[in-house]
Amino acid sequence: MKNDVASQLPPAHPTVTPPKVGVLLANLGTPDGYDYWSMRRYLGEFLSDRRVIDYSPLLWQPLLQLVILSKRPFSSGAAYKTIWNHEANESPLMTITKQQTAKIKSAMQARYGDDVMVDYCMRYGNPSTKSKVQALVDAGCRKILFFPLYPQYAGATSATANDAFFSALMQQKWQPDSRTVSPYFDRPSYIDALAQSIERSYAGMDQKPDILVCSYHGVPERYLTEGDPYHCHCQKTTRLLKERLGLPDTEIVTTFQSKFGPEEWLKPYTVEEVARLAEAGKKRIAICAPAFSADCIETLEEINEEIRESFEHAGGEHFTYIPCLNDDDAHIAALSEVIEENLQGWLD
Ligand SMILES: C=CC1=C(C)c2cc3[nH]c(cc4nc(cc5[nH]c(cc1n2)c(C)c5CCC(=O)O)C(CCC(=O)O)=C4C)c(C)c3C=C
Ligand SMILES: [Fe+2]
Ligand SMILES: [Fe+2]
Repeated sequence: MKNDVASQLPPAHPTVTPPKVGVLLANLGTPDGYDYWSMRRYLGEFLSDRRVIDYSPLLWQPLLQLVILSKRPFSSGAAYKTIWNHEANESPLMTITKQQTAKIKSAMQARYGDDVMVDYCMRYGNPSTKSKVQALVDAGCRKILFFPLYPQYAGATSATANDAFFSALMQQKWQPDSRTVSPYFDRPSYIDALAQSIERSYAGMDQKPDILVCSYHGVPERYLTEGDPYHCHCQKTTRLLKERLGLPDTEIVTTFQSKFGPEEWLKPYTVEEVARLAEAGKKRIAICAPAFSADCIETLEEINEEIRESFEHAGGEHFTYIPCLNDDDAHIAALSEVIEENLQGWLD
């Protein structure tokens, strides 16, 4: 008579695989294409998120579905077309997220071997958070570390990414253990990676810029008064960067970009501030975007095209856009350090 464990299982018993730990990196999301319907699907999902737009759906949905989504997919699609990675047929955000994942996977494999799986997901569009949580569970992950790739916390980014993760866990019969990663804007390794990228960029110039503009994605001002710490996290990022670079107050400024809708957003607005700087005689500026872990439409198109134009139109002469940290080795090392710290006790 057989007495091994397998023979005692009911016939429909699922296969039990050796437990693994999953690390799921999460970014905002991006359209599958720049055509009208891909853009409409993506923007529709994004702008229906009440963490992003908190108006009553009774008022907001008719305006969104009938007015905004009949126009914006065309203008946003045209902007995406100018930055699209045509070879891979995907947006830069997608390409860079894949590169970051591959490098972090190698770092984790070198540290932990095959016990850790690393993958990425998006909050909006594909690959969805739900599909990637399912894939990790199917591959045997009994513990999942969820890492929203935003250095500064915002309800509209980190919290909604976590919401999607928790919602995916709600659908699991055997829910894996889970942890989420806190914002990392004040970690010395992240600040150092930013500082190194700025120093590298400055070292290649024959004359140092008059000022470094740190341009963060904005949020409505009201979100700050209602308790969202994003503004404070951004201000502290600039202060730490200033201290690390040894810059005087006059050579660095915090600004906010990408205003959407009629409300007041965090100020100063980057597009106006760069024009003011040019008019005030700061003809040579460098601009970086510390809130973005990867270059995307908001940096490659908005900063490097619209905001550059505003500066030059106001008499500015030298505009240098310093790319996001992307898959820079110092960035990957900083993110890996955050992951290792958050995995403590799970793999020892
Ligand atoms: C980095 C942090 C981000 C915050 C904070 C944020 C808040 C926020 N965004 C919108 C509206 C839009 N954002 C759009 C694109 C976009 N936003 C972020 C990041 C943050 N957003 C990224 C990384 C991207 C780029 C995605 C890509 O594929 O490249 C867009 C869509 C683009 C467009 O149509 O122009 C909108 C719209 C709001 C309303 C908001 C806070 C409430
Ligand atoms: Fe945004
Ligand atoms: Fe603040």
